[in-house]
Amino acid sequence: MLESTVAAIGPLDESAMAAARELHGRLTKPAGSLGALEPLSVRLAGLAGGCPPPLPEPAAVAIFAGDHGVHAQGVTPWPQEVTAQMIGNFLAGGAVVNAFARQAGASVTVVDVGVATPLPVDPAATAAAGDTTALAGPRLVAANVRPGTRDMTVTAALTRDEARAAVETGIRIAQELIDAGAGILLTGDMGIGNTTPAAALIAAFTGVDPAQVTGRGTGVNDETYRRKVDVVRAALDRHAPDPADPLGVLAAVGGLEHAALAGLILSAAARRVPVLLDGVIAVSAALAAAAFAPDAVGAMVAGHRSAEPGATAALRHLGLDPLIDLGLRLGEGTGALLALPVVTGAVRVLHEVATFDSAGVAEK
Ligand SMILES: O=C(O)c1ccc[n+]([C@@H]2O[C@H](COP(=O)([O-])O)[C@@H](O)[C@H]2O)c1
Ligand SMILES: Cc1cc2nc[nH]c2cc1C
Repeated sequence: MLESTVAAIGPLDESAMAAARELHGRLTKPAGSLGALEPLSVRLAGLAGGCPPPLPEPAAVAIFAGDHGVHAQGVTPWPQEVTAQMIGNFLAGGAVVNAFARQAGASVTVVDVGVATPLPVDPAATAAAGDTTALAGPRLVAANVRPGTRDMTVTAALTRDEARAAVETGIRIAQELIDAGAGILLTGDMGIGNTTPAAALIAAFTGVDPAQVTGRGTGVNDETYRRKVDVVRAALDRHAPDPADPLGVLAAVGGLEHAALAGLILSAAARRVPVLLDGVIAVSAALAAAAFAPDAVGAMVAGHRSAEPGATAALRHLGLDPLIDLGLRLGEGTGALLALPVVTGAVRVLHEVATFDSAGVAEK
């Protein structure tokens, strides 16, 4: 499934992009006046293979949740149980992501891809694979590959088979959401400790030093921060992951939610549906997706610039400019949801704005 998904990813359609550029030149606005929205809409035309591209509706957020063996190294002050507890909160509609999803009209799908502690939810709330109500959310998909990763400072976080299973879970979730009609996918994540593997992935794929890409996550103190940098460096020294082998990198220093997000991104790119990236966990997964298939970057839209320094290093490596920069560092998909109206606006212009000719407005 991974290989066929990667093989289906191709370049942007140049003639659709030329048509979008030409249309922009005829719309009733000074050329270039919509700034970053113009190249974004051109790229979405190239992704769709036509101009105008479809409006990115309906929107679907997929929140992948997992736990981390490296939690044992004291890289975060939060207990691991918070991952499972927040799943309960997502399903009850009480998290920030739910508030923003209601505002944006987006569905919420929560995927347990590797939570370590028992979920505080009724198993009857668990949707079966292939559920046709994928866009009705919030719903839970049970797809636990293993109860958290292993401690990457001691051994590889995952076997290659486990990493593949998580990637393929992400591929399957994207397929389900797109088959149910989603016009854009938004990345979400939940996992206490997951900014540590995100930093390790970013260092591995970009070659930037761990001290430059490791951040304070949920807000760790100076002592924990120093330990976190040492932990990331120790894991990279131990495994020396090869950035040309993305499955190997994900297995050595990744997380189950990072791997699943890489799969979601690859699957969206293969189906030529845009994927709106959230914060540092999403962009670390995007680096893995780009290592599997460089053309996958064509489907990625960077929703926001996370406060985590690794996010900026990853976005630079991907050549993506974030749409908004508000100092957010929550995850869950919250930054992507806030950016969604910008993406919709960029496309709506190509559908609805009059041309100089049709509106009888004089050109310069
Ligand atoms: O999205 C981000 O950029 C982001 C930045 C900092 C923290 N987070 C969230 O906080 C959790 C991980 O933080 P930590 O300090 O436990 O590694 C995890 O649930 C993430 O979704 C997310
Ligand atoms: C409360 C809480 C909510 C979160 N949402 C995403 N990561 C989180 C981490 C914590 C600790």
